[in-house]
Amino acid sequence: MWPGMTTPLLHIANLHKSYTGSEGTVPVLQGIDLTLTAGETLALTGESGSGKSTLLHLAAALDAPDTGSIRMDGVELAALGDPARAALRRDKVGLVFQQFNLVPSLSVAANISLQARLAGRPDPDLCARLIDRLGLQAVATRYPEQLSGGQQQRVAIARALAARPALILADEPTGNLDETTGDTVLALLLDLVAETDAALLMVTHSTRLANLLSRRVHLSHGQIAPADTSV
Ligand SMILES: Nc1ncnc2c1ncn2[C@@H]1O[C@H](COP(=O)(O)OP(=O)(O)OP(=O)(O)O)[C@@H](O)[C@H]1O
Repeated sequence: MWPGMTTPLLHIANLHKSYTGSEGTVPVLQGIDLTLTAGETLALTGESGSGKSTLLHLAAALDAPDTGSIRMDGVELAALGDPARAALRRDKVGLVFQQFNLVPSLSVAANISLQARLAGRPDPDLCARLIDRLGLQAVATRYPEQLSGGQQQRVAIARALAARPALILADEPTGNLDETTGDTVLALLLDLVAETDAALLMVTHSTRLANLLSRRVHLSHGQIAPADTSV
């Protein structure tokens, strides 16, 4: 680091992760280096099973690597205990994962405002704007089980954005939406990332969507390389 350089929001160095099961130990990530700074939007592509979700879970401090370093806003995750990791996630990270993990006993509106309240940044105006722009007005008083998959996905996106996180980790955040709705939702996500100077790491299978982000990398054979955008 030199003077004037900002601390990366996410700095991953030489990350290794393997899973051990009945077939023995299978290496998934084999030396990943990745840096994400404020205002950057990074698309992560890779074949099914290449380890994209594994990398996102590690970056979210939901799982621990075998070796290597993950620093979030300068803080080494391995140095933190579980409560400190949870606090860091609550304060800095917005998650949109494939399991939406909405709270079944809370309405759509309450789900959306929950993380912002827990992070000490309640913002009813922003919640109302997100409900409006994500087209959720008609279902705001419903409960998660009364929603379609696409509606649940939009609630998960609104919830992640409502706390104005510095870092958004999103696993195919528009995967359950039709192309037009997906494009609208991604445009909103990118708008809000720019507006709040956040950073976005987004897994996608779509080269078209990846090309809308500021940078692209591809995960293959456990390693990251700049993505070939010509495909
Ligand atoms: N908890 C686990 N235990 C054992 N193996 C796992 C576990 N989680 C993932 N894997 C294996 O690790 C590899 C990478 O999985 P991961 O879900 O990260 O891939 P992915 O690139 O996100 O795939 P997809 O695009 O299909 O969602 C796969 O071979 C998967 O079977």
